[in-house]
This record gives sequence, C-alpha cells and structure tokens, in this order.
Amino acid sequence: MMATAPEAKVLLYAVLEYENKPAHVYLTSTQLLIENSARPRSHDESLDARPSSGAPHHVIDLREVIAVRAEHRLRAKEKRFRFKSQQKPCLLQEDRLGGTNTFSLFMIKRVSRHRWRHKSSAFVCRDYGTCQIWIDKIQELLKNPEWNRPKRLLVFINPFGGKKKAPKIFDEKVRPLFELAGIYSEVIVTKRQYHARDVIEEYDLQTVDGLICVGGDGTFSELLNGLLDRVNAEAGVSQTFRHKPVSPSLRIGIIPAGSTDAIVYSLVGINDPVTSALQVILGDSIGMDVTALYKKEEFVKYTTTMSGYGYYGDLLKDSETLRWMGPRRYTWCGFKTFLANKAYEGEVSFLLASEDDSHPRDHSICYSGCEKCRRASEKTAALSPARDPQADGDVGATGDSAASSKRASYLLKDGWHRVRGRFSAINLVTISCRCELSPSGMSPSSHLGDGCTDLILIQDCSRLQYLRHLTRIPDLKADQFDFEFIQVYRVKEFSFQPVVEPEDEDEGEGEAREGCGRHKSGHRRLRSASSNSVWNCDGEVVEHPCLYVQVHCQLIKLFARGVEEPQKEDSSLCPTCCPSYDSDK
Ligand SMILES: Nc1ncnc2c1ncn2[C@@H]1O[C@H](COP(=O)(O)OP(=O)(O)OP(=O)(O)O)[C@@H](O)[C@H]1O
Repeated sequence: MMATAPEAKVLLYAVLEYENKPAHVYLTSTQLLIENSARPRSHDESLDARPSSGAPHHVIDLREVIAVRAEHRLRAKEKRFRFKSQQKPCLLQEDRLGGTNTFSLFMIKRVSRHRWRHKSSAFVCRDYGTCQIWIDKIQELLKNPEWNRPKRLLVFINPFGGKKKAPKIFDEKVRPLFELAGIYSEVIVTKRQYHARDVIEEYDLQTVDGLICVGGDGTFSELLNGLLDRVNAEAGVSQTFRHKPVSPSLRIGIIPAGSTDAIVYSLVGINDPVTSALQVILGDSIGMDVTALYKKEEFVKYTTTMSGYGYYGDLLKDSETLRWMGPRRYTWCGFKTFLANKAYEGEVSFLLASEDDSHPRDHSICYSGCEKCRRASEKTAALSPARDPQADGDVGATGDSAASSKRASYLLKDGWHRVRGRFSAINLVTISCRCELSPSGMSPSSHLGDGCTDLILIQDCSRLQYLRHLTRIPDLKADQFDFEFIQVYRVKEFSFQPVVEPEDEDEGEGEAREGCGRHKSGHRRLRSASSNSVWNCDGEVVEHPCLYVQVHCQLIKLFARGVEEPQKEDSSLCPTCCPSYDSDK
C-alpha cells in the first residue's frame, strides 16, 4: 500500500534489503514502513530516523501480519547487500549456531472477492544480531493486547458433516497456518452428535482463548449451545422462560466444512477455510445475535441463523432420512416439498423493532464495521440487564413497508402485532443466511448484530407464486419479498400458535403467556399431527409447532471480520507498488 510518512513513533530503523533492493525500513507500533532508496542514508540505525515526507512508501500493516520468522531456507549466495556502505556488509548467511540475517513477514493478501491467502516478504539485515532485534520487536508488537489474538484453541472437527472432509481441511489448510502463527490447538474429532457439547460442559475453558468449529452450521450450533449453557450455569442463570443469558468471554471461530455453511457465508462472504483461519489468527472479532427458542415456556435451544415453519420445516424433516445423499438431499427434498405445496393455519404474534432499527427491505447490507450493529450494541450495553425492552417502550413503531402490511395485522394493547392465516412458510431470519445457492441470502438486509430477526410471512399461495418467490432468492438484483402474498417485518420477539394444536398442549397455556404475544385464544385442541408442520431451527427439527423466540443482541463473539465492502477490498489490492501482490487464488 502506498502511503506518506506516519506520525507514529519509530521504534526501529535500519537499512535492510527488501525485494533485492536496499530500503530504509521503519517500524512503528502498528506499521512497517519501507522507503526504497538507492542512496542509503547511513547505517547508524538511529531511532531518530524519520521517513522522508512525500516520498513513496510501501506500508505493511502489522494488524494484517500473521507471523514473523527467521528465514533459514534462503541460500546465502543469493543474498548480499547490493549497495556500497561505509560499514562493509557481511555475507548474508546462517552463522554456526543457526542464526540467520534474514527474516520473513507473513501477512494476509486479498486474492479475490472475500478470499484471503497469505504471502511472505523477506528482509535481509546486515548481520544476525540486527535480524534478531527486528524479529523480537515485531513478535512483541504482534502480541498487542488490543488485537486479542488467540494463543491456545480448542478445536472440534466433525468428520461426519458436509462432504466429510473436515479432518483433511484442518490438517492440510488450517493446522499449518495455526502453527506458523504459534497457536497451540488441542483437537477433538467428534464421535457422535452432542459430543462437542458434552466436552464443553466439562472442559477447563480457562486454559483456552477460543473454541474452533471445523464443520457446518449444525456443529457450530452445538458449540454455541454448549458454551452458553456452561456460562449460564456458572453465572447461576437458569434457562427459564424469557431468561437473560450471559454473554461468554470466549470467542468461537468457524472453519467451514459443512453442507450449507450459512453462518460463515454471512460472516465472511465466502466459505473458504483458509480465509476463516486467517481471521482467527488475526484475532478478528464480531458480535452476532442469538435467538432463544422456547416451546410453550420450556427453553429449547439457542439459534443464530434461521427458524422456518412450513416449507423449510417440511423440507428438513424429509431430508433427515436421506443424509446418505449428502448436500444434494436439500435440493431433492426442496423439490418434493414444493410439489406438495402445503399450507398451515395459525397465528403469528410479534414485537416490532423500533423505528431506527431499520427494515428488512431497506437494502442496507451488513458490512464489516457496520454502523447499525455498532449502535445496537451500544444501546444494549446501555440497558441495564434488569430492564425489559417491552417496558422501555422499545416497541410498536412500523417501518414504511411494514405499514403496507397493516391490513393483515392489528396492534393490541400490549404492543404485540398479530397475523392470523394460512401460511406456506413462516421464516425467521436472524442473519442474512447467505449460501452458495443464495449469494445475497434469505434476508439480504439482515444484520449480524442489530438485535433483531427478520420475519417473513408467506401466505398460502399457488405453486407458481411460490416458485416465482423461490427463483428470486438466488438473484442478486431481484427483490424476493416484492409479492402480494409476502409480508416482512423486523422483530425482536415472536411467537407462533397453530390453530390446530397437538393434543398434549397444557390447558392454561394461553393465560400463562399473556403479555408476551400470547392471549386466551381458545384454540382448538385436536389430534391431527399432519395439520401442523415442524420447525427447522438452525437445521435441526423442533417437532413442537408452538414456538416463542426472543433475540439477544450480539450475545456471542466470533473470530471473524464481517463481510468486507467491495471498495475496501479493491483498495487493499495494490498491483503497482506492492511487487508481492499476487492475483492468483
Ligand atoms: N461423528 C459424528 N457422527 C455423527 N454425527 C455427528 C458426528 N459429529 C458431529 N455430528 C453431528 O452432525 C451434525 C451435522 O453436522 P454439520 O452441521 O457440521 O454438517 P452439515 O449438516 O452437513 O452442514 P450444514 O449444517 O452447514 O448444512 C451436527 O448436528 C453434529 O452434531
């Protein structure tokens, strides 16, 4: 990257050989600044040295450096200073004790949209001593506590998910990078469902800086639930109806190796294991919303992606019996569910997000450093844990598009909206849920950490109508919600009650939940399982149709940067001044 001289204090200065040319190299606490010059100033390596203002510089941002290492592999003959100096430079070679006068910096490079790789740049010093000073100083700076880079990680590998390649992905693509960055990883290959969850329950979590999931969304969900259950238990928070879960200090990283990888796509923009591993190494951190699900008043689990009733519930239930088909089972079951064209009757209740929380059709995209998510996090932090958002009057306002759906809903005294009807699908989408088949996601304007979930109501419609909606989902330019039979809302809480309830419902249920979107509805209690669908909650079937959902703003922190804006990515690609720029993937 080209830049002018930094204002920051120069910690080290030397004339080093960089890309076969002598260069003035300056180290500050956050940057390495390289000023190419055929005329070296001196070799006094004075700390008063300053980069000359106005001269072109190549800047390496230490925040994007993953490691610094003494370079032993370069052959001595190829490396010598090419300029004359007052002090005669020694030949560049390893000394008898294995010391070397060359160090390499390993840093990220952006090779294509959202995809990162790493590259190295070698610096040749006058002697071994200078080289060691530079390595030690850079290593010290990379430990900057503000960057919060992990040193020890507990890694869970699911050998069963996706194309069953998780162990290979970790060993070949991720482990070498972690080793390069000096990260120690304890690896557990899961032997069964809930293995990861059970380990997290018992493990001494004080000894690690984070958890890593090498798998798909289902494996991540296990880690998330295991971690939240553990921290809640330790904090004495019982998971009662509408409890306030504790936010864990440990971060979770996801190395994608699943079938859908919707979380990684929404976090990074691509499901690339190397990119995700590099973001873990750099200590990138982002807060993500978590929704707590309850059937009746009983806590079920925490989710982060999507809960779908009707179309997506039926699709998942069917696909569970066809796991042997691999990821293709979703396409096949999607087709079968589409042909069945079922609709389910029920009542949806929801608490709308406040006006400044935006709307699912506002075309805003959640990019890295998202302003909406930052504001939401500040707002959540400002609310005392004892206060209830409903009591704070944080309810009831409707966005423009929501207003058009007013026909279908009516505001009740307690601030909840209700919509009754027959639905082909009811989807709650908490993050954009991008994936390979749907690059802009199930709800393209959804945010990772705004404390809201997008409610998509698809009324009973014909196959042709539903097909028109489905075919717009993968289309980056089309508005998939622009249909008469679809309403979308940005909500903070939600509940669903089928008109035909399963026989085992409690008699007093409506009364008990009044005030949280529930009311004494006098629902029929019939034995008719097929009258109801199931919920697909983060890819897991929840058989009970009565669901209550509450969103918790940025409850979990992940090792990720967020999707980088295209302009930002382009500006960091520097083919003219950075010779180590590499356009390959
Ligand atoms: N050794 C194992 N044998 C069987 N199941 C396992 C094993 N280890 C983990 N699991 C379970 O496998 C389930 C599916 O894993 P995962 O989500 O990683 O893959 P996927 O379903 O193919 O991907 P995605 O969720 O992204 O579509 C998880 O719920 C996890 O609990």
